[in-house]
Amino acid sequence: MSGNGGKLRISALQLHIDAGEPELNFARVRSRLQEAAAAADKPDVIVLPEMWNTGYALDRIGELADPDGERTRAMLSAFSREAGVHVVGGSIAEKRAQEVYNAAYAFNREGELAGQYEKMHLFRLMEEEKHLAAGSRLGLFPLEGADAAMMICYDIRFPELARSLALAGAKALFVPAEWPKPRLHHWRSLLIARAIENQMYVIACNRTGTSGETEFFGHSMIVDPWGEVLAEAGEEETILSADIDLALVDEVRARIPVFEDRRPQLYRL
Ligand SMILES: NC(=O)CCC(=O)C(=O)O
Repeated sequence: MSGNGGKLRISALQLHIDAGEPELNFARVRSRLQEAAAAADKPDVIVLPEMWNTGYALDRIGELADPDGERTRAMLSAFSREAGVHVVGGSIAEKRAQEVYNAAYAFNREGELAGQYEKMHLFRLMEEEKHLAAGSRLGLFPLEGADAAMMICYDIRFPELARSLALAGAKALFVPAEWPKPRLHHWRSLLIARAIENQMYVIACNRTGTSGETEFFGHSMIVDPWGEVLAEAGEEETILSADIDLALVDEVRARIPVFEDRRPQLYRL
């Protein structure tokens, strides 16, 4: 556990994203990262939304995606080292060989790549499966001496994935997203459910604004292991912050010993 006993200030950058405009998006993200790091109550961890470099410009994603994520990684690594903060860098469109992935990176305070993840479940309503390749590894990473994990947007509909991450030790789950209207009820309920059933923190950073006909509602959320919503944004661009304490995860798991009471031999998965 960290020197401060697992207490961390989290800031989620709820942003607009310009579809198909990586230059605009890089400039916006760079400036919001600086703004968040300069806050009087400086965060320990900054979180970005899903596919923030390109948005869902999927018809041109092969030409727009960041080759091997090099530009994004260089920018996030330099920022996290200079600011001395952890960055869960949302996700970006990353071109790797002939494929494009919806890829997330976590950087530690030293600017080192602490973890990476490629979205495992592709969302057909937004035609991801036609343009993107699916990932196949878990997004675990170390965070101040504890384990944390990433999943991306639609992944929250798959309780098996969140449970796998919790069983692997994750105490905080970070969820970059581009979750559009009208499914606010699903978004809120699923995030809270993942927190309650896995007795972990869930930190979700959604985009805001519009892209063509699609409207995004924001409502980024920070939920504690009891399922209490510590902070929730509205629909506007904002920096949403809350303090978390990873020691609470152990307390909740000791109070209601869900992980000891599981009967996996009886489940048909
Ligand atoms: N970008 C996404 O994965 C969106 C997922 C979504 O909207 C859903 O309802 O699930």
